[in-house]
This record gives sequence, C-alpha cells and structure tokens, in this order.
Amino acid sequence: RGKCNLAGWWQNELGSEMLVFNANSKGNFSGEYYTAVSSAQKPIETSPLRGSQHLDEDGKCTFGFTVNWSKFSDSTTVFVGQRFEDHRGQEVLKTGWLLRHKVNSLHDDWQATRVGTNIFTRLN
Ligand SMILES: O=C(CCCC[C@@H]1SC[C@@H]2NC(=O)N[C@@H]21)Nc1ccc([N+](=O)[O-])cc1
Repeated sequence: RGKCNLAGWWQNELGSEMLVFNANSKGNFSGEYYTAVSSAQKPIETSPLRGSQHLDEDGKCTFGFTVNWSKFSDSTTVFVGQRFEDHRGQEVLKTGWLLRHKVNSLHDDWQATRVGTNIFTRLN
C-alpha cells in the first residue's frame, strides 16, 4: 500500500460518496458506494464494491473496482483509474466507468452499456 492507500471516504463531482476499506497484501479491497444519481426505478441503496489496486510506493497506483447495485437496480458498474496528487498535494482519483444495465433481449443489447468518467477527492 505504502503511499497508495485508497482507504477512507471519497466523493465525486456528482456528489456520490464511497467508503473504501484497507487493501490486503494482494491489493484487494472492498467498500460501500452511495451513488447520488440513478436511472433505476427503485430508491437508491448503499451498494457493495470490490476491487484491486497496485501497491506502488510512489502513490500513483492504478486500480479497478466493481459496484454491484445490489437490490435497487439490476445493473453493474466497473470503475478503473489512477491515484494522483494535485499541485496542492490533494489526492485525486481519476476514473472511467462502464455501467451495464439488464435488458430483456439481445435486440436491446446495443443500448445496455453507458460510459463516463468521475473524479474523486477525499471527503473532508
Ligand atoms: O442507475 C443505475 C444504478 C446507479 C448507477 C450510478 C452511476 S455509476 C457511474 C456514475 N457515477 C456515480 O457516482 N453514479 C453514476 N442503474 C441503471 C441505469 C440505467 C438503467 N436503464 O434502464 O437505462 C437502469 C438501471
């Protein structure tokens, strides 16, 4: 883990928040995701995340994690990104994501995957 400790509370520009628990010696971690936005029909609920990170000493580790939108939505998001420190030494997680929601037939598969980016900073 060294300088690349992702554990703690993060927020992104959408107002979503996530709590990341300490990674183990293999770089695997888990946590909880509280999305501020959703296109699902049911009320938003806390959802589990699982991921893995590199354990670079320089603090610029890459990582990925999957959020299973548990009960409120039949969908899954995978985030992939890297940790940086900005000019003020503030930690930033630059991420890209793919959001796959369940569709009822192969004919609808074309519309099932959304893509985007999120920037996370530590929740003060
Ligand atoms: O809405 C959802 C589940 C919640 C997704 C939140 C996304 S994850 C990437 C981005 N970063 C965040 O912090 N929050 C958003 N599932 C869903 C989406 C679309 C449809 N659909 O039918 O179109 C159904 C369910």
